[in-house]
Amino acid sequence: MAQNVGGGSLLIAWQLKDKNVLIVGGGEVASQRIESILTTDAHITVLAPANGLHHRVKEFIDLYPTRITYYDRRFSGPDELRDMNMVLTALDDVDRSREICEMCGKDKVPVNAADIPDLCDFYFGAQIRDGPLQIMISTNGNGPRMAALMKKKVLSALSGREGEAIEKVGGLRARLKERAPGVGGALGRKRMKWMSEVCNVWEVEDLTQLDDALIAKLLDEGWDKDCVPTLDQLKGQPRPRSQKESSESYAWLLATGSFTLGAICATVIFLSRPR
Ligand SMILES: C[C@@]1(CC(=O)O)C2=NC(=C\c3[nH]c(c(CCC(=O)O)c3CC(=O)O)Cc3[nH]c(c(CC(=O)O)c3CCC(=O)O)/C=C3\N/C(=C\2)[C@@H](CCC(=O)O)[C@]3(C)CC(=O)O)/[C@H]1CCC(=O)O
Ligand SMILES: NC(=O)c1ccc[n+]([C@@H]2O[C@H](COP(=O)([O-])OP(=O)(O)OC[C@H]3O[C@@H](n4cnc5c(N)ncnc54)[C@H](O)[C@@H]3O)[C@@H](O)[C@H]2O)c1
Repeated sequence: MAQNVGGGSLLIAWQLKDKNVLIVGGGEVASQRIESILTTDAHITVLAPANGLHHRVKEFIDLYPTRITYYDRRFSGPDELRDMNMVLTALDDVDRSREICEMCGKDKVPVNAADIPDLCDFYFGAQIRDGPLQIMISTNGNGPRMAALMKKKVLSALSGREGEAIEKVGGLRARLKERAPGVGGALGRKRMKWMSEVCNVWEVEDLTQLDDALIAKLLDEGWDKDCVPTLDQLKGQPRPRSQKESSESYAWLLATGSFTLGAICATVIFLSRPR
């Protein structure tokens, strides 16, 4: 059991596809919020006077007219919250932000007020995105700049190929579920064990090579035969020997060599003995 229970927040991958997100404000922070929400395939409504629009907000509105509905006006009142699944305020007006958050509280609509932690139902974090790979770094309100710096550290540990590898793993999992369908039970356990083993054994770079043909081969030669072949084995190439294996076979050679030499000497001695 963890020693320090509590004091954190829930890190979740919130599914917003086809949901309605209201962004109030059109400055730099609003532009960052729009960018984050666009990745989720939600429908975005932006409320902000045209004369204060950041150039990136304008660009997003022009580029994605079917995804973003823009109104050139200020937030007018509780009616704006109707049908909203999430509200984000990014205003240069703390009092108005507070009022909007109170309205959201009454209507039970989750709300984030940029840089006003006590008004937020949830915080944003520093993000790393590479296809389906999503990493969020949060300091839970303690030091946003530190979150941005930690992001650099995490980025330096990644090769940049993980997103593609994970996409291919997603394809393999889907094909495996077609071949061995059903939820839970013994088959489910076997499927999970086999998938975990593939991810454990295959390098990220190898996983990126999983095209349709290779996936079919891996399922035929691996899943169907209850084993996990390596990429080299699937391609019919002898696996390059590890250092450990090389030194093991060297020791074996030495042992059999000495044995043979010993046997020859014994034979010579036996044959040359005086009769
Ligand atoms: C991570 C990131 C995501 C994003 O906004 O998308 C984010 N802030 C970022 C940058 C940043 N913000 C600020 C600085 C100046 C340096 C500094 O203060 O450290 C820098 C640094 C910079 O610009 O590099 C000022 C600031 N921020 C908050 C306050 C109010 C307060 O603390 O009271 C003040 C004014 C403090 C004051 O007046 O002194 C509050 C919040 N900012 C959060 C998120 C949430 C907590 C996240 C967490 O703890 O992890 C939270 C609680 C609410 C929210 O906004 O959701 C993004 C980096 C993304 C990236 O670069 O990748
Ligand atoms: N930009 C940053 O990097 C940064 C960093 C730290 C903190 N902040 C804080 O985050 C908040 C937003 O920052 P910003 O840079 O995006 O501000 P900004 O001044 O560039 O933009 C504010 C936007 O809110 C709009 N607005 C004001 N009242 C409104 C209303 N009632 N209805 C609709 N729209 C309204 C303005 O027209 C403008 O588009 C501010 O409180 C700021 O202090 C920003």
